[in-house]
Order: sequence, then C-alpha cells, then structure tokens
Amino acid sequence: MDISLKNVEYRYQVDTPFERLAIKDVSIEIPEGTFLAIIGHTGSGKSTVLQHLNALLKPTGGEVVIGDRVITADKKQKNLKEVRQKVGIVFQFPEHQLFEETVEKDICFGPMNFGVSEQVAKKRAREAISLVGLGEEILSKSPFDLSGGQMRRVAIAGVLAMNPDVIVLDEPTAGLDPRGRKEIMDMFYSLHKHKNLSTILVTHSMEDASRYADKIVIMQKGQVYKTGTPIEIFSNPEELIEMGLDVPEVVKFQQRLEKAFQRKFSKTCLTIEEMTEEVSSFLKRGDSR
Ligand SMILES: Nc1ncnc2c1ncn2[C@@H]1O[C@H](COP(=O)(O)OP(=O)(O)OP(=O)(O)O)[C@@H](O)[C@H]1O
Repeated sequence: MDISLKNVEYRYQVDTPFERLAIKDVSIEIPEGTFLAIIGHTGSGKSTVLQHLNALLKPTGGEVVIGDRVITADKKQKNLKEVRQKVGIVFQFPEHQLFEETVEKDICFGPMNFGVSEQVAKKRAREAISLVGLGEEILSKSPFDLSGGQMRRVAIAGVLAMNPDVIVLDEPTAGLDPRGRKEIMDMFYSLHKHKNLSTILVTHSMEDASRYADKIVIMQKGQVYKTGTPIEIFSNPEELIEMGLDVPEVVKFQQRLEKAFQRKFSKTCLTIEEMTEEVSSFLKRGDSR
C-alpha cells in the first residue's frame, strides 16, 4: 500500500489562543515496501507527520493519500478504522499500553476490537509472538510479570496481530540497552524484508537510519529539509553537523581520516565492512604514491 503526503499542513488547537502551526508544506512519497527513516531535532514535527500516516490526525491543509483513501481537511471521512488496521503504529514505550490479565488477551484485544473472531485472534497471537522472538508459553503469563524488553515485544506483537500492511515506529528502541536496541531493530528489518512490510521509523539514531532505511527524510522547523538515500544524506556530514544533527560513527571516522591524510576517500562508507575495504585501498594507493 502506497502512502503520500502532499503539501500537508497541521495546526494544533485551531481557533484557540494556543493554536500552533506544527508542520507545513510537507510532501513525502512512501511507495509500498519502502523503509523510510524520519530524523530531525526535537519539535521539528516528526511525531505530527507520523500521526497523519494512519489518520490519527487529519491535515488542516493539503492531503494525505493512504492506499485508495484521500484524507483532507474538508472531506467527511468514513471508516477510518480500516486505515488504522492497515497502518499499525508502535508508539514510544508501547509497553505502557499493556493492560490485560494475560499476554494472549492483550494481543487479541486489537484484532477482536476490529471484528476478528476469538479463534482467529488467538491464532494471530501465536504467530505474532513468534515473529517478535518469544515462545508461546508466554501467552498465558501476565504482561506485568515480564521483563521490560519482553513487555516491549508483547506490545509490538499486539500491533503485528492486526496484520498491518504498513508499520510506523516512533523511536521503538527508546530506553533499551544497545543489545536490546539492535535485536528489536533487526527484528523490524527482518519483518520488512520477509513480509514486504512498509516501515516508517522516527528516530534520533543516525546509526539506525543509515543501517536500515532505503530513504531518509530530514525534518526541520515543521518542514521537510531534505530527502535522500542514506548515502545522499550522509555524504555531506558537515551540513548535518552545522544543523546540530549527529552523523553515524563510521562517517565521523571517515571525516577524521580524510582530514588526517588530507585526501578524500572514493565514496562515503556507511558500514564497517565498506570502511575496511576503502581504508585498505586508500593505504595501498598511499604506498604507490
Ligand atoms: N498536542 C499538542 N498541542 C500543541 N502543540 C503541539 C502538540 N503536540 C506537538 N505540538 C507542537 O508541534 C511541534 C511539532 O511537535 P512534534 O511532537 O511533532 O515534534 P517531534 O519532532 O516529534 O519532537 P520529538 O523528537 O521531541 O518527539 C512542536 O512545536 C510541538 O510543541
């Protein structure tokens, strides 16, 4: 399912003294099967954009196209439930939304709320729990007896059990240790690859944006500042640093080497493997000078 935002504007608390323009003139194309990362400073509008992707927010200007639905400020919208089922959102700290007595009931809650039978919901719960790397024995436990990392996986399983076509992630690894972060991100990447799940990731981690995304959008002051592939975005690290944004460690390392040797590498490296190759040919070239 394709999603696109066309010149979207959103104002919070319209017609009140607290009215605030949060995003304006935002255009983003997300073809089916894309892994898109949205980066930018706090307050740049990332979460506001994200909530338009499953019609939790309706634009106050422009239009949002989700599959065959067109959502604008004026149009009366029916059956947004269908859109919300197809586009699943994993909010920050999703485990805070667990509330049922058992993991199984918690995971089944969403699908049953959308009219799926109990039997089918239970089947989906078993599939979803395995997709997030947990064993079926956990289904009968109370979510509140689990570790933080397990709770997070259970909450994600609840979103997956809705069988979404698109998954939207708002800093899904916030508060996890480095190993937990990598496990969760690898899991989303594998779902994206094997189930062709379009994935939209809002993140402060440039490492994750460069490692997993096909396309990156930089938001600044409520607008899209730049869109490109990870190579296009990170091949000019000075621009990002000037904006006060970080760049991946491997890019910083390349910058330092280039400065120390007063020579440019033939390309920007985004992984340790690429960097190793580039450094060895760089040193060989150095030898033959
Ligand atoms: N409920 C709200 N009412 C009024 N203004 C809001 C509301 N939510 C967000 N804003 C404002 O909209 C702008 C964009 O906020 P948004 O949360 O989309 O940014 P963000 O890039 O996701 O930030 P963060 O990285 O901190 O999550 C900010 O100026 C923010 O103060």
